[in-house]
Amino acid sequence: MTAEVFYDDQADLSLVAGRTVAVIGYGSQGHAHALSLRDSGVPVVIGLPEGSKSRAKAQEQGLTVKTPAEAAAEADVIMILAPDTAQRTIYAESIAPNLTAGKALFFGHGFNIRYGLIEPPADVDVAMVAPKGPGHLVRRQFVEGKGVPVLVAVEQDASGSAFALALSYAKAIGGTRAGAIRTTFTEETETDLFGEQAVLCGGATALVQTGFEVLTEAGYAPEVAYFECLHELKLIVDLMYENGLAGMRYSVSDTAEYGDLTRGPRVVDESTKERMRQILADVRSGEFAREWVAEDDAGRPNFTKLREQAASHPIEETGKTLRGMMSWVSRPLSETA
Ligand SMILES: NC(=O)C1=CN([C@@H]2O[C@H](COP(=O)(O)OP(=O)(O)OC[C@H]3O[C@@H](n4cnc5c(N)ncnc54)[C@H](OP(=O)(O)O)[C@@H]3O)[C@@H](O)[C@H]2O)C=CC1
Ligand SMILES: CC[C@](O)(C(C)=O)C(=O)O
Ligand SMILES: [Mg+2]
Ligand SMILES: [Mg+2]
Repeated sequence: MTAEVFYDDQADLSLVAGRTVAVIGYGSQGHAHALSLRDSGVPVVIGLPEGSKSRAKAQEQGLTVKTPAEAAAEADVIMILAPDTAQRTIYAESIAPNLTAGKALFFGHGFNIRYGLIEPPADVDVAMVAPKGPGHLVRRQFVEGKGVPVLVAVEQDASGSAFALALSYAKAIGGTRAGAIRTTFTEETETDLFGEQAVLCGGATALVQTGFEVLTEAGYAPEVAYFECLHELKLIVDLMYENGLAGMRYSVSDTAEYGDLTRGPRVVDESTKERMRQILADVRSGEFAREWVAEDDAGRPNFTKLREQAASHPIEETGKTLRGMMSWVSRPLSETA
């Protein structure tokens, strides 16, 4: 079934511009939403705890910063853009007491609603505006007069106009310039988790790292292995991004294309697909969410260990040296205010 897509001319900016929006959190997504809302004429207040590292940055960028409870009390629309694992506590302590009838609770990802970690009262709108890209790109595109596509969903429509309000918010951050795709909290959450685990983050890094190990263990130079397995991946992904898989195959040599078509399915075969299905099953059953919430509650011991192990893999040392030789690779995405 094809999704419905909405553009600028179908969204009414005045709906959100007539309300105060509290943006809770000022990280990757938070800074992008807050600055673009402000630039679109929407009254914005940032909610951050007293000791937050992000406070100074938001203030330097001319925004009003209050505690999450004060911001939630003042706002008509409350957008939670703090880490997913922190959201249920922020909600219970700072938002719920200030979430009076007629307000709207917004999310940038459906995790806490999909898994029942936050249960808003029936008399508020609950909606999602989730850009399909990192926050720094969302902001950069907005500043350039463009936008990153967004997913828009309504979980609870107390006012009868929750979708129109979500579209209005999407317009204010540039999302309807590129296209706002209507979805549900369930579809967004399950596909987002599956995508980042099996393909985008987990699948891609495992493929890159394993390829690097196979080449270096066979005696090839780590620098050459790095170029082949990591650096050139961007060039190939850019071709896929611009013209699909067929477009990429059109650009590479026939030798590469024959190797791709005959060897690729040996690397990712039916058994890989079966394990991907299991990853999806864990997302859909809530097993992954239970594991991640428990890991976070325990102080993230396994996550910290795995993060350290991954950061000390030889591919990182090789990459650091090689990236230092390539001036064009070092334009940090954080320079987007
Ligand atoms: N990263 C991305 O591009 C994408 C993220 N999303 C979703 O957007 C949401 C935000 O993610 P992301 O932007 O990556 O988050 P980040 O980790 O980049 O930023 C988190 C922000 O929340 C603040 N924060 C931490 N604890 C609290 C608290 N108790 N109360 C208020 N603020 C707090 C942090 O402040 P401090 O500086 O003090 O730590 C920081 O400003 C998530 O739901 C995520 O799934 C969706 C699409 C893409
Ligand atoms: C791919 C990772 C992501 O889902 C994203 C940037 O969309 C995330 O959770 O950060
Ligand atoms: Mg995502
Ligand atoms: Mg995600």
